Amino acid sequence: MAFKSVDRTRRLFEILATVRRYGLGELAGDAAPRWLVGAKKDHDAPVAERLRLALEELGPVFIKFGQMLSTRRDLLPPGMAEELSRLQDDVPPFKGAKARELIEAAYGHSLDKFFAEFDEEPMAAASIAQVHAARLHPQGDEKGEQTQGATVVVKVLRPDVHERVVRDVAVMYWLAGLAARFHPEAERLRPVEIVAEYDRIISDELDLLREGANASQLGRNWAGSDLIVHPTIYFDYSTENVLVMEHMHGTPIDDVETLVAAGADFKALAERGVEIFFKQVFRDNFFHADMHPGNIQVQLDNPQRPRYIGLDFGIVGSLTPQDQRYLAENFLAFFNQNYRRIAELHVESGWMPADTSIEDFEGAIRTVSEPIMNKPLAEISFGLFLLRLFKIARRYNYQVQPQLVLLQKTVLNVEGLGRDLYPQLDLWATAKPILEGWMRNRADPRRAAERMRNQLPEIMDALPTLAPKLMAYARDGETPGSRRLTQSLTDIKHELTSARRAMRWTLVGTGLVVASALVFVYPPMPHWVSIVGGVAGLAAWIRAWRGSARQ
Ligand SMILES: Nc1ncnc2c1ncn2[C@@H]1O[C@H](COP(=O)(O)OP(=O)(O)OP(=O)(O)O)[C@@H](O)[C@H]1O
Repeated sequence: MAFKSVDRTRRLFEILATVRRYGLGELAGDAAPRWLVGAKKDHDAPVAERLRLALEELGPVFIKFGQMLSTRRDLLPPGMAEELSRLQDDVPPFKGAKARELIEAAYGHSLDKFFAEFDEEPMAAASIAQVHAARLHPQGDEKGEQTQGATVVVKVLRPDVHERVVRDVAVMYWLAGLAARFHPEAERLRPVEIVAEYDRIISDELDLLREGANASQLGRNWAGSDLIVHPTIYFDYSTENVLVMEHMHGTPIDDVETLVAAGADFKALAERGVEIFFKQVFRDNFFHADMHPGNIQVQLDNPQRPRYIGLDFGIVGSLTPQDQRYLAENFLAFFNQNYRRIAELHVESGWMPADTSIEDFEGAIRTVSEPIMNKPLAEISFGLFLLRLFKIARRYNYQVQPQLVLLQKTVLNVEGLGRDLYPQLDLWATAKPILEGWMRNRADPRRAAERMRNQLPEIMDALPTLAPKLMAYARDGETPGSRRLTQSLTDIKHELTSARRAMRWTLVGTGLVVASALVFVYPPMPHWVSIVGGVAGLAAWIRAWRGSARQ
């Protein structure tokens, strides 16, 4: 424990020293003294570039953080996102012997027990993990004959990566906490939330079994498709630190030369990419959210119908049914340039407060959408539309859920990849039938019945407690709770009426007694008048007393 805090404190000093060396004080506003964080005056390069260099120097956890930040254009000053997207994680590989040692520690057995061959030279090395080629032992087939073992890749987490992530993220939380208290723009930037989002993403990436499960889910969703294939996961050989999967053989999507030489149809390639993405989001509600070129390969057996290979399943997304509908309706309304519909949708569905001015909101949406729509089809960007829509929605107090932000970033990536392949790509032509099909499906009574059927177990569970309530309601037109409330209100009403009546009789009685006493003392009137008055006053008092005693 003590060791951990010494380690974190040392890391904090390292970070502060780097921040100071690159003169990043200006990013802290007035939140930190210049002597601590360094000033701009000693540097010629723009602050965005100095930030990128500092993050690269701080290592993989900070590099990945910067890469994530680069997709938050809504938070960053102009030019910063471009600079951060240049962040490179050129992490040197670790030794093959070390990988062997880590795998054996994870299995608790010698590596040879599981693999017939293991290539100690890594195929690829990244910030979190390293990938090695291997071959499993031959399995006997049904006739008992030995076949060659399957070729696989083994992904191994870097040594100490857990500890490094935990340490660096702890320091990030600490710095974000300070920024949240003292940075002049803390409310807009929400530093602690940004770190929390990163923490979620990177923690997920540290569990390779989770990645394996994502891959097998995607494999199932796309079984038999000629659009995309996914590697089979060997769960019996996989642990949290080691993932073993089928070795896929394809051409990296950014190896344009090979794609051209093989005669790949680039239009089909781009359109199929968009189709896969929209089907993942709307048909399956399970999308690959780390779509960078390194994770995408292509099989060119039929170059006119190129088939994708999906790799690296550390980051996936899925939306709530409400967010899914939000997205579909907004895309459709955006492409029909029906900005009023977008504004109405936000209020009708409760995403925005009911008192939001539809006219104002519609105007704001028009302002951000028209410049995007006024471009040739090949330049219209869904991702940019979403980015800007979320920005104004936040201004109107709509809390955009992190999964929607993840989706918006993925849309930008998919569009970018598609247009790199085929610049005239008309995204809408591919997306529209998928969206419309999805909307039709939702409205289909058979689908509604199916959704009901899926919810049947929960309904059946709730039925025993729900049934008596419903029957009471049907019988009395009210629930037991509301009946109790109605009864109490009626009682209170009675009590108030009786109290008012008693008060009236008390006043009358008092008036009569006082008047009788006066008549008795100043006798222009005969005594019998004051005696009658006194008796009447007493009678009124008795009446008031009996009325209040009855309650
Ligand atoms: N099943 C596979 N078959 C063939 N090659 C693979 C397979 N899995 C991974 N690779 C190769 O290894 C590289 C790194 O794998 P992966 O992207 O999963 O690692 P990573 O640590 O998440 O990397 P990054 O953080 O850069 O995305 C891939 O770009 C690909 O070239």
